[in-house]
Amino acid sequence: MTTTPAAVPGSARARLAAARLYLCTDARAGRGDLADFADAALAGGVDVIQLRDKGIEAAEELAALAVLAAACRRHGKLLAVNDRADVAHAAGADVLHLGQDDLPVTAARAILGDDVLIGRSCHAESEVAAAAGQPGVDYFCTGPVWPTPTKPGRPAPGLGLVRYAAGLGTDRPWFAIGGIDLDTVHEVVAAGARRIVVVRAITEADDPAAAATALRAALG
Ligand SMILES: Cc1ncc(COP(=O)(O)OP(=O)(O)O)c(N)n1
Ligand SMILES: Cc1nc(C(=O)O)sc1CCOP(=O)(O)O
Ligand SMILES: [Mg+2]
Repeated sequence: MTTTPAAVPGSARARLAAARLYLCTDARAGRGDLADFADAALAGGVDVIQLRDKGIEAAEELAALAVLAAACRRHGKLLAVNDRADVAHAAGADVLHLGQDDLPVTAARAILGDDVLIGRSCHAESEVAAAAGQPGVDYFCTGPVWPTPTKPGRPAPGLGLVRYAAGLGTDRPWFAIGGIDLDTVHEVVAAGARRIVVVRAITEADDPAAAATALRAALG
């Protein structure tokens, strides 16, 4: 059975354990410089950056990941790939994020080995319970907390799922996601989340560094 290796200081798993603020971004085609954006978000306090650009061609995805990888190295932070284990391997990413309909964790582990971290999306208590105990899963996410245009059509389990995850008392890192911004972050913190994932709250901010700093501060 594949198990999840323990974190050693300075390792990607140790950095994940310390992570509080996780950003998903697209490649920002036509919306300014990706490297500048990533540097600002990371300087502001983002711990993990995932490239999530659903329609992107593989060559363009690898090019954007190279830009994000360089920024993450400059700041000592983690680079995540969405959905595709082959792209995560090719990009030398630290993290692969898998949804319920994506590759099974065992299949991704067969491609990536034990050193790449794997995360899992959860939308129901049964999925949270499974992800919290599944070997090979390094972190999970609960959401959407609120309906969000970034993931249209996804029903929102809301703060109840955040409270459920918090009540498990698991050592496995987990993040709340969906509709979280400076106005709502206090509610997920009050529900028991210590870590969050955001998209629009930073990608659409006039000042991504300031937005990241304010979100990080709100996490306490
Ligand atoms: C960190 C993080 N959490 C959740 C998701 C959503 O994953 P999924 O349900 O597979 O949906 P898509 O993002 O693939 O549309 C994520 N990507 N990252
Ligand atoms: C990509 C994604 N996954 C979700 C899940 O619940 O798994 S919610 C979501 C979008 C979050 O975007 P925003 O911060 O802009 O609301
Ligand atoms: Mg997915």
